[in-house]
Amino acid sequence: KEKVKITKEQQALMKVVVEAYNRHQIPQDVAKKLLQEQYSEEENFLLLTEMATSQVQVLVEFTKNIPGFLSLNHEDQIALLKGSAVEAMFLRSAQVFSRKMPNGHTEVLEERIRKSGISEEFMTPMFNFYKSIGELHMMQEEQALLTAIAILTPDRPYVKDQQAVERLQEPMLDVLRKLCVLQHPQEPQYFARLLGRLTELRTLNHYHAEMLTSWRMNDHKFTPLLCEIWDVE
Ligand SMILES: Cc1ccccc1NC(=O)[C@H](C1CCCCC1)n1c(-c2ccc(Cl)cc2)nc2cc(F)c(F)cc21
Repeated sequence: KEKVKITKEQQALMKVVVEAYNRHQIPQDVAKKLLQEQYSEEENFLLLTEMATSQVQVLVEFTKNIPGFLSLNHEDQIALLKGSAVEAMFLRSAQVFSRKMPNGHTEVLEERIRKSGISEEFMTPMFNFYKSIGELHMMQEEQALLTAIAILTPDRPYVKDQQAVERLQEPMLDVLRKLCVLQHPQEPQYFARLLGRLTELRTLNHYHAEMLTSWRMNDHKFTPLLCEIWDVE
């Protein structure tokens, strides 16, 4: 049984990514807000657009700290950000949802989200994803690396130099694979399950524009940044 060992360079790479991930987190805690009181569908939509707008801003900051990202072709940098922003938002939402909370809080949070204004048809795929992320009990190193791996997906639309992106994504995949073997020795499939979540994330990507335009309210207003990143308006 080969002894899996994380090299010095891999330790350094992980440290950079995890520190950037922790540094660039959403300031106010939306879960706390949602648990404190019930908002109207309009207020929830506004809250979502504010959260998502600040999420894109922190995503850009996080991505700039991924070693090698700024040396990519500039159009490709934009294509990777545009292609991963929605996934990063759902991944972040899933991590917020699956945080350990006092008894009954997760149920209240789920109820508030169910009533927030999103149309019924999207609830099942969205909560299935949140629960499948929760079952993994991911460590923050795994969360940070998985987010970086999602951003560095070579086959996003309009990416020209896919090889250059692969060369950045591969070292992240290598260190994540080793981390999974070391942290979950009794679960050899854990790494594969983590990557499977990225596939599930892409399906949510597919729904997101409709989730927003079908929000139970009229006259959906988006910030200019969201119009850029989301396929709306
Ligand atoms: C948590 C976060 C961080 C950064 C960026 C965005 C968000 N996300 C949000 O603010 C929205 C709120 C927004 C207010 C209404 C209820 C859902 N949100 C969504 C969501 C639902 C549908 C879509 Cl289309 C997108 C997101 N899933 C959530 C799960 C949670 F556990 C949570 F606490 C908030 C969650």
